[in-house]
Order: sequence, then C-alpha cells, then structure tokens
Amino acid sequence: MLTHVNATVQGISTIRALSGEDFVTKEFENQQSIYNSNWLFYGSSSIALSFFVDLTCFLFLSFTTIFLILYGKDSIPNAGLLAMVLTQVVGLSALVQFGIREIIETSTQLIAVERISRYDDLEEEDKELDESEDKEYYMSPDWPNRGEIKFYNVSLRYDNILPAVLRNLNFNIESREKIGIVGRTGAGKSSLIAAIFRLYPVEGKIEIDGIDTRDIPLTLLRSKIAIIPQNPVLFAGTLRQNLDPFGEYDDHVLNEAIHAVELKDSTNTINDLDYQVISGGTNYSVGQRQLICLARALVRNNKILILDEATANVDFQTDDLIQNTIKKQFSHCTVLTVAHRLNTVIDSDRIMVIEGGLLVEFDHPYVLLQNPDGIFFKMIYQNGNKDFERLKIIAYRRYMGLNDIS
Ligand SMILES: Nc1ncnc2c1ncn2[C@@H]1O[C@H](COP(=O)(O)OP(=O)(O)OP(=O)(O)O)[C@@H](O)[C@H]1O
Repeated sequence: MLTHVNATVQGISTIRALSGEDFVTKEFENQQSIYNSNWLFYGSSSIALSFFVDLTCFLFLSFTTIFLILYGKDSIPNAGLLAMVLTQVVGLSALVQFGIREIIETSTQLIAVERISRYDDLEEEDKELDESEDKEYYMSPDWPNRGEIKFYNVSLRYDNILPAVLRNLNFNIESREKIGIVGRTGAGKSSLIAAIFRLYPVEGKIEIDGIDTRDIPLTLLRSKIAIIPQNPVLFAGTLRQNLDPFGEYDDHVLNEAIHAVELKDSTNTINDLDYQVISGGTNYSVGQRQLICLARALVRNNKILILDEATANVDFQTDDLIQNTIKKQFSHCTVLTVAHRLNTVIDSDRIMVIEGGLLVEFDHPYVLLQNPDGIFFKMIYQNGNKDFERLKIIAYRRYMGLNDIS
C-alpha cells in the first residue's frame, strides 16, 4: 500500500491526464484492505496472546494463593514473607507478557538477519564466471586501446535446460567502427551485449584487442567498456560522485566531460558538480541521464561504447543530440548501438542483423538496402516508402563518404 501511495504521488500528473483517479482510488482501497486486514490480524493476535498469558497467570496466581493458604503455614514462617510471595506472583503476569512480546519481536527482527545471511550464501558471480583466476594475462595498462572485438563461434544460453539464444556467432568489429545492431524483439541483441560483458557463461571465444575476455578479471573487463542502457540509473549523491564514484579525477576533467556532452538546462544548475542527484536520478530527464552516462564514459576514456536501446525512450530531438554527441566525442571509439529506431543506426559503418540468435546480415547499410529479400531491407521498407527513400539517401551518402545530411 505504501508503494502504491508513493507511485501515485510520483505519477499524479499522468493519472490526472488519463482520468485514472477512479482506477487508482479503487486500487488504493484494495491495497488498504489487505494492509488493514494484516494489521487487524496482528492486533487481534496480540490481544489473544495477552488474554491467554493473563489467564495463565491468573490460574497460576489462584493456585499459588490457595496453596499458600492451605499449606503455607508450615513452610512460610511469617505473614510478611507470605505477602511478598503473593506480590511477586502478581507482578509475574506483566513480566511474562513482556518476555513473550520481546521473544516475538526478536524473531521478527531476525528475519532481516536471515535475509542478509541468505545473500551471504549466494554463490559469488566471480567464482562462477570469472575464469581468469590463476590465469596470467599480459596486456598494456591502457587495454583496450584499439577497441577491436572478435567473436569466434560464440553461443550463449541462459540456462542449461534452455536452448541457446545466441548461436555460433563469428564476426570481427574493427577499431573505431560504428556498428548498428538490429533485429526483431527477442532476436538476441541484448544477449549479445550480455556476452561481451560476460554476464552469463559463454561458449566460444570473444577477443577484445587480441585478448580473450575469459582471461581478464570480470571487474576489470566491465570497467573498460561503457554502456548506456535504456533507463540509466544514477545514485543519490552529487553529480561529481556520479561521474567519478571513486574520486579518481580532477574537477577540470569532469567539467570538460560535462561540457563535451552539452549537459545543460535553462537554469544552468544541473551541470554543477555539486548538484544533488536524487536516488535513481529522477531530477534529471532520461536524456540528461544518458548524457551523464556519456560524460562518465568520456571521463574514463573507454574505447568501447555500447548503447542498448539508449534512445528508445527519448524524443527525436534528444535522440539527435545524443547521436551527434557520440559522433563528435566518440569518433575515436568503437560504438555498438542496439536500436529499434532504424534511423538511429542508418549512418553506421555496418549493420548487424540478428535473427533467432544467428547473425544473418552484416554489412554497410547501403549494401544491405540493395537486397530486396534481405531482412534489413524489409525492416526499413515496412516503415513506408517515403522513409525508405530518405534512409537510403543517408546510407548512400555515408557509403560514398559524403557529409551527413539532416
Ligand atoms: N534472463 C533471461 N533468462 C532466460 N531467457 C532470457 C533471458 N533474457 C532473455 N532471454 C531470452 O533470450 C532471447 C533473446 O532475448 P534478448 O533480450 O537478447 O532479445 P532482444 O533482441 O534484445 O529483444 P528486445 O528487442 O525485445 O530487447 C529471448 O527469447 C528471451 O526470451
């Protein structure tokens, strides 16, 4: 119920815009009913427990009193001592109740400890996936400085009982190439990204700048590749902490990165390094959060940048801004862009079409558009003839090495 109230407050403008007040109120009543029934049950149980304890204590007190009246004369020598015994027994009721309540409270709180210990028992990812242990790896400290990616017979399955979602992928991505990755929903585009980051065990070999990613510790591998996801998450703290969580860079480096990605608004406050970011980054728009991720990648000087449907949630203007920033600031990097909007990737150096976990097409977009039976051709053509002609011209100009047209 509390989550519902929170979500309602955050989304109040959407609810009003869609006249969803009745629906939300009804949902609130349902949640409140569940919430209250739990509290009622909790209250009733407490009262029942108190009654039961009181009853037990009353029976014990009655029994003790009767016993002392009948047999206490011989064992207890004076009336003062007798009175003290009775007073202690009367006080016992409150003490027993307090004791039982404390036991219940402790066992409730222990649930939190149990949760922590459950996390503690989880198998560490490093042990399961980090095959680099005990392996020697020889690489320069600035690895990867070229950003070449090679896949050799790469397959990926999420579970041993499930079929592979990537099947025998073989391809080379050259240094500084801009690759667009397209395919239908569920084709395996995000799985390909997961394979590069080694989020799951991968069969086959993935090399980055000639080094097998299995030979590199996971944390090192992941720190060398920048990714901009669809919904970037920022942490509560200052903008500085979000750009440089480990305090490794000078302010001028951070400011340069912010300037390069053109993070600004009309008030010019959101690009201040001391600007306070709310948990999740909700005081930035999605596009601005993505620009912050780009700035982070610039600060770290990553040679490989991956955009996983990064611009799917932003308007065309922000999409353009992000694409232009990437073109300007990441021209020396290898950029892989997973996109549903085909005009986002039409001016890539090559387009990779994934279908059912297989690499079915991989060439310059203009070349792919020459094949009317090709999947890429059909994907673009189904958006309409006008769009097709426009995208074909952009692909052609890129193919001929001419400047971009807007
Ligand atoms: N964590 C997971 N566990 C099991 N199967 C998964 C998991 N993630 C994805 N899959 C399966 O892998 C296949 C490929 O999914 P993937 O997310 O790579 O597709 P995609 O091309 O990125 O799709 P979309 O365009 O919708 O994001 C799908 O059939 C999906 O059901």
